[in-house]
Amino acid sequence: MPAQTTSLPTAAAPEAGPAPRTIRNFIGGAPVDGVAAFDKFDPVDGSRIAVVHEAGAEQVDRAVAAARAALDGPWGRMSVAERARILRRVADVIDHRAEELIAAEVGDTGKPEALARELDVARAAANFRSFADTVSAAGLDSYLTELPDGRSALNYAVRKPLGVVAVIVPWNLPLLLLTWKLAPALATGNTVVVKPSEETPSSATLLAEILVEAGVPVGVVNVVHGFGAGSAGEALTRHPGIDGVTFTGESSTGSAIMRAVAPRVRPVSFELGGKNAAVVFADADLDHAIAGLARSTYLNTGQVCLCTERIYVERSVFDDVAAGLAEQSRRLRLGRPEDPATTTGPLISQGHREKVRSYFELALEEGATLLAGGGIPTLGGELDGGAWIEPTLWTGLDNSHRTVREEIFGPAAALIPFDTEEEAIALANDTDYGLAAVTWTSDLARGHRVAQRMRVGMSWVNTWYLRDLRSPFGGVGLSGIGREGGHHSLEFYTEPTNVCVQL
Ligand SMILES: O=C(O)C(=O)/C=C/C=C/O
Repeated sequence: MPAQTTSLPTAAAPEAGPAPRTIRNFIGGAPVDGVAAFDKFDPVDGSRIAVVHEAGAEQVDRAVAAARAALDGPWGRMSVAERARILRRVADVIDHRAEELIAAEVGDTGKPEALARELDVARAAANFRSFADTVSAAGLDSYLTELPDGRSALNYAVRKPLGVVAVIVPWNLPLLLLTWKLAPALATGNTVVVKPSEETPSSATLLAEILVEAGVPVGVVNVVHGFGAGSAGEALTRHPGIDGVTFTGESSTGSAIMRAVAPRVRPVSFELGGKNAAVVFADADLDHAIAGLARSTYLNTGQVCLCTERIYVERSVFDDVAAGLAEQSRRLRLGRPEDPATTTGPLISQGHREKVRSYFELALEEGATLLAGGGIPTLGGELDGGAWIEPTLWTGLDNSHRTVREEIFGPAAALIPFDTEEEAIALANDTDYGLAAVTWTSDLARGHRVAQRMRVGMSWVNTWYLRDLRSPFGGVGLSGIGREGGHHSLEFYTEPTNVCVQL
């Protein structure tokens, strides 16, 4: 069911289950009504769980003004040590209020509670602690300059906040990705206006309250809800008061944001789509590789930008890997988030399910052989109103097919055989994207060699989505611009001024 944009919410019509919550914008430390409202549906059963206030140009303008005022206030003059202390307190409050954040994330996405606990909310606290450390340890770029003519000088660069930053985040890992951007932005003294996805308004709104509770001055973080084009997202990226945009999401939206900021030549940091490859060599520990492939293909119902959608397997072990992975996909348990037996939740919405299902049809039209899944499951009861889809695998496709070239962003992958290392690398790099790759082999010299030749930002060997928050994270080609993580984030969120003093 598409989100309904209606006039401002009145008393909700009587309906089964608890009355929908109302979610407002958060500007200058206070809840603010929008110009319209849209419905948020539970992906588990299709029930309406919230009515969300859509920010119009006026609310976006107020949010940018609040952020600018905060930048010119105590926050802009605060020491690094004080900001790092506040970030650490944010992490502590996140830990303390973890159950509320888990409930918010699970309510909006339908993901298993264990996943929200172990990944989304755990990483939110870790992100704040990591950037409190990074900003505290950051030194200055400085040189003692000695010229041939005998003059000497001291060169040093001070880093100042970029300013008011637009933070636009997606619906797949809402809190993880919001805090991955918010932590370094705040660590470096910026103020922000956040536009969460219309599919996942809850955790961002709760986080805004947590930040104030932890001591972040009001106005430093503002949250406006709505859609992209023609809504809050476009109003925000076009706003003359925005000094930069950080965005994670679809590549086509990244292009639209670049066009929006182009007239004012504002910097962008983009982590975009992917069509990520895994390469399995015959000498790999196949049990380990198959388990790893199941995780990289199906984690978060395949709704992670790093998920594998292309699996290249050395021909001599192709049938073993195909059979093993098909068995792993059949073992997945689709079900309610609170059920400990559940491994896999629904897709985020009926609309997204239609997109993923259209690729299931396309794959068969392109000549695929279905190895597992391929349809809409019947789970019974209220769950049949949810956005459920079967974990799926295909063989019989190749790099010429759209199913193998276009991002599906669901629990589905194509298995394709190869014969030589050179061929495997060429197949993996034959894409317009370039985000992540995984190489499975017991020959570590080959692991390093192949991983380095992958045209991606992140190249894993014998593991997937193992993260060091200090390492560079991002992609090439349609997968994005810039890197996040450690000092890479500090470089985006600050502007250096180099001072040269003759001695
Ligand atoms: O793990 C991270 O730091 C991260 O940014 C993950 C991004 C996933 C996008 O879908």
